[in-house]
Amino acid sequence: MKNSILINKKSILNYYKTTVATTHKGIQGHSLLIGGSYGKMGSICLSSKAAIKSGCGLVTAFIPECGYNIVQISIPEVMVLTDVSNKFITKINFDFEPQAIGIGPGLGTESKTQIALCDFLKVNLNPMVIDADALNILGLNPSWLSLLQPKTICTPHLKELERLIGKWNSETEKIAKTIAFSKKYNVIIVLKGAPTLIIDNETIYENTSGNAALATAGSGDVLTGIITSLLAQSYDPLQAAILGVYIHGLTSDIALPETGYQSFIASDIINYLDKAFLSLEEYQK
Ligand SMILES: NC(=O)C1=CN([C@@H]2O[C@H](COP(=O)(O)OP(=O)(O)OC[C@H]3O[C@@H](n4cnc5c(N)ncnc54)[C@H](OP(=O)(O)O)[C@@H]3O)[C@@H](O)[C@H]2O)[C@@H](O)CC1
Ligand SMILES: Nc1ncnc2c1ncn2[C@@H]1O[C@H](COP(=O)(O)OP(=O)(O)O)[C@@H](O)[C@H]1O
Ligand SMILES: [Mg+2]
Repeated sequence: MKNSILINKKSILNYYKTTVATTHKGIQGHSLLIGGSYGKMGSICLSSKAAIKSGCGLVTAFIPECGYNIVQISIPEVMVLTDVSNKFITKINFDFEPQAIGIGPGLGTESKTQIALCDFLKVNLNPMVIDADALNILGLNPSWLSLLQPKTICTPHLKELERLIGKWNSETEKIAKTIAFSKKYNVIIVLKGAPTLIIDNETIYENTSGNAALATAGSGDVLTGIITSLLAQSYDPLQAAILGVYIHGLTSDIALPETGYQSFIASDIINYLDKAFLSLEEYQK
């Protein structure tokens, strides 16, 4: 796209942090992933697993009660807190200080969940990634957008973007409206697609990694986990968004010769995170 800054390995390495030898899990950052509902617990499993596989020291998932066994059994590394309600979230409540929060995958838009999100946004000061149904809830209640902390990262696909900014008549208008939204609420928009654009105020970044293998259920849920993990590791929000989107795409580029397009699934993004991070470190040498 004209006037956009390309995201590639070279640009990423300007701020990519290698792991310090003396670090420990307590200082690697604690991510909190909030979401899931009956029938959509897979989404929060994917986000949580992607977060722990992207370098943060601790991950907690906050989910409705029905997902307790599902998350504990699928990802033993992840801690779990449950809502009082069985099938969907009704009150967001936790007793520790996460360094970053990712909210929305599989969350649903039940009216009690909507109120829970509003109450939470009123008190939350942590860096945050807002995705999927959390975005849809904000689309239904636009006055709540002013509750977002500066540089909150919103990760809509096109339909979610439309629910936030309304319809557009051309690509130019879409970008202009997204820039206006980013400025009005002082948020970073990760506009997911092929390619993904990151819009921060008037600056547009364009990702160069990734391919059509990513067109599969749960790919975005994984991205939310990766970006939340990077935020928890003290990357600033713009850097976390850019690095997260690049690494996410890179997994599919590395995997493609081995998996092909058809058989690549969201869990493969997580499976190839190791090779993606290693390839950044190799390039750095
Ligand atoms: N395993 C699990 O638990 C999973 C759970 N998940 C959870 O489900 C919830 C609903 O999320 P969702 O995104 O599936 O539904 P929704 O917001 O109605 O959007 C769908 C419509 O949007 C459009 N569209 C989408 N992308 C587009 C694009 N790039 N470019 C253009 N259009 C695009 C397209 O519309 P169409 O083009 O058909 O009009 C499509 O039909 C959410 O909480 C999520 O986290 C999922 O993550 C899957 C795995
Ligand atoms: N054809 C494509 N080329 C590159 N990336 C794609 C393509 N299709 C989808 N993606 C990426 O996959 C992810 C899909 O996210 P999303 O629609 O939220 O999925 P889900 O809600 O199922 O997790 C985004 O990061 C998007 O950029
Ligand atoms: Mg999604």
